[in-house]
Amino acid sequence: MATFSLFQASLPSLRSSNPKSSNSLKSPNPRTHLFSIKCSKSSPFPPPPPPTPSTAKHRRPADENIRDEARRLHTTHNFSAKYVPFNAGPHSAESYSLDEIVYRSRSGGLLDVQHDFDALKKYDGNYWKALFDSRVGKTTWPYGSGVWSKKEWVLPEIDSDDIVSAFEGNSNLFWAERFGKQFLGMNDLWVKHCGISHTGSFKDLGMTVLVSQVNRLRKMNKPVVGVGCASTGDTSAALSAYCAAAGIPSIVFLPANKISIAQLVQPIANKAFVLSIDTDFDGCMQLIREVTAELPIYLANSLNSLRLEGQKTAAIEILQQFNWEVPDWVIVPGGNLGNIYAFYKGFYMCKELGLVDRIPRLVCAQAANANPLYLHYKSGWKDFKPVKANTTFASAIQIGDPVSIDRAVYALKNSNGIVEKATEEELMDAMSQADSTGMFICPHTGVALTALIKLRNSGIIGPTDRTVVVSTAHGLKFTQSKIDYHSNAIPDMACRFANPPMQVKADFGSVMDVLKNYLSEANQKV
Ligand SMILES: Cc1ncc(COP(=O)(O)O)c(C=O)c1O
Ligand SMILES: N[C@@H](CCOP(=O)(O)O)C(=O)O
Repeated sequence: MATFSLFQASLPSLRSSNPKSSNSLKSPNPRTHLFSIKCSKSSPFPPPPPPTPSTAKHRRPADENIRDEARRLHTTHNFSAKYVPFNAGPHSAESYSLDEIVYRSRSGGLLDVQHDFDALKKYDGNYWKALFDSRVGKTTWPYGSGVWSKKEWVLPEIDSDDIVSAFEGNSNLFWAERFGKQFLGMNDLWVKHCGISHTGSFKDLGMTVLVSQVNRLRKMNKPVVGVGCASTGDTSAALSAYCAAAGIPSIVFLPANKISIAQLVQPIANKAFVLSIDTDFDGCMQLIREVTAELPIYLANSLNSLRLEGQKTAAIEILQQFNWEVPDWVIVPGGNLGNIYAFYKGFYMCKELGLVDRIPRLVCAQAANANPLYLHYKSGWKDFKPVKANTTFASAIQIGDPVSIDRAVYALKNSNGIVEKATEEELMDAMSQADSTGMFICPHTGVALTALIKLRNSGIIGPTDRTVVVSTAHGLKFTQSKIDYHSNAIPDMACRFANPPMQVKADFGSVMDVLKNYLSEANQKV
């Protein structure tokens, strides 16, 4: 039998459920609500859902595009949002307009985008569900986006004309039937494929919001000459794509030789100014913070709370995809730790605004080689200590000093959450097992699946618990890790599920021999 040798030929050497009133969308004036598309400037009403098929408008005029159409159908409402210090008490008076360029509170703490809940609460949960549901899968600008279909809860005051969107979101919630059954004895396991997206990661959800706001600020002649980020590869890809679409200069700081080739080529192709810096992600983050304090470059990392407004829509989307039923568990891989809070906030808003009656338990999963949150959790949330992050196949979460640590702790404490960790072998095995059932996931999703396997094995997650694992990036961005694994080329790793190709001579007899062997072995396994 021929043996496998490292893919050598083909690879480069680079590496109205219970409505307040049934059947009625609670509005001070239901007639205005249902039949009027154009609201007056002073109207207190949010934009109504698009017309039902019977009243559907005709195709827009041939010389009008979808952005023009949105301009013509412009609606007004009185929803608003502002920056406030994160987790400030009810007596804090500090706040900032979203049109200000500010990333930190006066005391140096994190900020949060606070929505006017009193205004949003004028409409009941059924109203919001119907509105959001009515927008799914359409091409109406900007609501065809999974993020902007929740515009009133994201950036309510931005003009649709200023929005920079690739119709991101609305990602597949995949029923992991075979993985759940075969490896975990579970029947209600789901993978939210946030990485099957415009630039191949969940970062698109936040970046459409941030770049749209920058677009608005530039139109207001605010001093923003470009947008910058530090990145482990996905934030930079999303930033450069959205900036390129809007014609805004982007600048990305990348830790040299620490991100995948597929990730590196993304900002290069999108004409970003790419700095490859001889440090790790935490070093790049420190530098971009210093630089954005000096130059009129807008900071695009999740330290900027605008990003999380977009990312939180993935949580709302999960509820929507379950017909507004709440899953028991949601497992999210964590690095800089903005996303775990974004999920919490999305679920929290749905509960607070009456769309659902509870929130799921959250699990944040970290690579054992970069696990400051895990250590903090295990210490009983005593003093937080950043760590020096070691190399991990889950390279996008190789972060030792996460900027959103306080947000993550808050999210986990308020969702009865858990933190888990995955060794390199565990995360690579989990990724390979998932791939063997038809997925093609990234190593970070392998980290989240490892957390699931551990919690399932310990009985904390039950066999019938409805569980969602958040897949954060596309597997195609991380093919080198899969190649190494399936080549059995990783030192000190058994690579138990490796499936190397078989080298075979180009003659009928040899091919028949290996096939017969394979088929008899495969049949024995069935
Ligand atoms: C693919 C991927 N998964 C997970 C994460 C973790 O997200 P967060 O930094 O918001 O914790 C990141 C970025 O850090 C990422 O790029
Ligand atoms: N994984 C991230 C790390 C930076 O996270 P951010 O959410 O703060 O931008 C990346 O892809 O760069």
